[in-house]
Amino acid sequence: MLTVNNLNVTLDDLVLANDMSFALEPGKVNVIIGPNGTGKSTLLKTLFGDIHAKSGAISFDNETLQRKQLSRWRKQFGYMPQDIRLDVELSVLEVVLLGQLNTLGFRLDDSVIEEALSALDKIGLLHLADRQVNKLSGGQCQMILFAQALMRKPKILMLDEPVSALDLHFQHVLLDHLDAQTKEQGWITIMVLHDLNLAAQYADNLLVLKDGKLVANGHPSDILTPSLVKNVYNVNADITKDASGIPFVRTIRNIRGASTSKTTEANHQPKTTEANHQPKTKKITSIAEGII
Ligand SMILES: Nc1ncnc2c1ncn2[C@@H]1O[C@H](COP(=O)(O)OP(=O)(O)OP(=O)(O)O)[C@@H](O)[C@H]1O
Repeated sequence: MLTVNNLNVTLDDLVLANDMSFALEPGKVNVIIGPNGTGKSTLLKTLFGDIHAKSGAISFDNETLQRKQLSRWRKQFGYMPQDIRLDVELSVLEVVLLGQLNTLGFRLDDSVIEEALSALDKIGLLHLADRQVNKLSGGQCQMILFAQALMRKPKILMLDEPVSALDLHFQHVLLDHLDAQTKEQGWITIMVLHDLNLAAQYADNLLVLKDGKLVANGHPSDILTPSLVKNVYNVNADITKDASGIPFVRTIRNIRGASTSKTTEANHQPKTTEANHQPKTKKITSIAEGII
């Protein structure tokens, strides 16, 4: 079990985690959703120990995250960050093998190479094994980094927008594989997604963030409602459920010039996070007004 208790994270003057508490179970896919700039990546980086919390505790199986034991803490993680550029002169196979960096020796075991090739095969990319990664497309790089994260055999696997560059086919290849492996291996999987319908289909548990606060936490069919979507994104939505109870979100566009547009803009100012930047904006506006 990964537990987060009363977590507070502040960067510069932005409050990115505000008294956040939750517990994540093994064998479950946890999906984090929320508006841009609300602190989703920051939360992953804090769990990984890259960003230090102002207060609160993060624990996994009786071990608590501490600055002086970071390398031991991180060995439990597989982490696929948002940045998918692979600007190195390595082959696809070599990049996937780097997932096992902790265990690699001077001589590579055939079994490790077999494992890396099999990881590529399972996601349909074996034919790329010898290609240079700096010549791949963005989507191909994203899939290769996914194969690398799996090679680590993590206890906790974190993925930051892992399907952002993928076509429909590979979105489902990655997420189906992730779901199956999470359940088979008993991993705690945590991923950030922006697509609410993918989140609804794949999340065993959905964590909804807004302005550094956890505003909802539970199974998508229990918590994904039109009022939640309106509250978090300021977007109107119809939500229906399929035969197995999975919610389907259909967003509704604003009609240009409709009376809601002013309210929409006003409501879309995040209160706790970006609100801290408002004085500078106001200052610039008043300088501009003075010039005009
Ligand atoms: N190291 C840092 N120092 C100061 N501010 C930071 C730092 N890292 C991130 N921020 C700011 O914190 C806020 C939240 O960033 P974060 O990347 O966590 O958002 P996010 O919810 O993942 O957004 P997105 O959906 O756009 O990827 C942003 O305003 C960002 O500029």
